[in-house]
Amino acid sequence: MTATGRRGLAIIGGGKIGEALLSGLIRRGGADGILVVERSPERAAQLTERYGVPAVELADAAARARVLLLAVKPQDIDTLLGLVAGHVDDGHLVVSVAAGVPTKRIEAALPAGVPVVRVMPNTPALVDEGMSVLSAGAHAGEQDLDEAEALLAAVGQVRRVPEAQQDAVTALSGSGPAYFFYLVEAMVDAGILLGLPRALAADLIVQTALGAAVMMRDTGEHPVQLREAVTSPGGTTIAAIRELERHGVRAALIAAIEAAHSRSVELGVDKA
Ligand SMILES: NC(=O)C1=CN([C@@H]2O[C@H](COP(=O)(O)OP(=O)(O)OC[C@H]3O[C@@H](n4cnc5c(N)ncnc54)[C@H](O)[C@@H]3O)[C@@H](O)[C@H]2O)C=CC1
Ligand SMILES: O=C(O)[C@@H]1CCC=N1
Repeated sequence: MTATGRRGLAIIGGGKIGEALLSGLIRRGGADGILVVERSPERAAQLTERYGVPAVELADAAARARVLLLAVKPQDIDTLLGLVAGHVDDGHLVVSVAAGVPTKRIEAALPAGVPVVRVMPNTPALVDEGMSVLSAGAHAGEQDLDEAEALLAAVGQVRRVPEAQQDAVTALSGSGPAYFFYLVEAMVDAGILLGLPRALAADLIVQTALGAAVMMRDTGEHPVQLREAVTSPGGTTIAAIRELERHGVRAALIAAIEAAHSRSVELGVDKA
């Protein structure tokens, strides 16, 4: 098939993030024009059954789709690029969500001139509340960025940054949902310790997290102001905050995010 006959999107790697993006895109626009390439036949069958998308071979996907979205682990990206290189040309747009992997490493594995956009999405795309951050590679123009942005805007918010900031983005919004889930888990455990039924504790904390998130998004107030409004003099909240400070929770979060950043940089290093 010629470049002009291609349309739509092939998601290559139907794992956690591949499925989050797939499900959101299908909810918005239907399955038409979306293909999946998945190494595991069981997983491929599961995605076809759940979403009605055809699971196809890599060569078929490259022949039919204009956008190839690479969603395999950074450790598998070089193998995938080796398989895909012979089927790609500059009529494609290659979008990679692999943490840490620089566009120049992808470009070097593909024929000259193929546009590459690096994206860091996150799993809340599953509920249309994703945060996706885009950077252009050397051959990607404004139109390519617009095309990638239109795709990801269907499942949440989109920002553009210089690629040098992508490892920090990965540590913040890419991994970020996990930090919030971890905190919620810990708070639900506290409810159990205090004798509440688990389901009730979970309801209280999840709704509180949602309410706090919407306030941060919609009130225009700084998190410090919002926290101060909860913290009554001589009250319960300040007793809790003192313990958070005593246990170094702020420093722990900063160190954790710094570690995620270092790991993203490490994943980007070409071991070949
Ligand atoms: N899980 C997350 O929240 C996020 C993940 N990412 C990035 O997305 C990528 C995938 O991550 P996950 O979905 O968590 O991993 P995963 O392990 O759940 O999914 C990867 C999928 O790729 C498939 N695969 C591997 N090689 C393949 C090949 N050659 N052809 C076709 N399919 C192949 C595997 O069978 C697997 O289903 C990673 O590079 C990660 O850094 C980015 C943002 C968020
Ligand atoms: O944990 C990871 O490596 C991937 C990248 C960002 C979120 N999950």
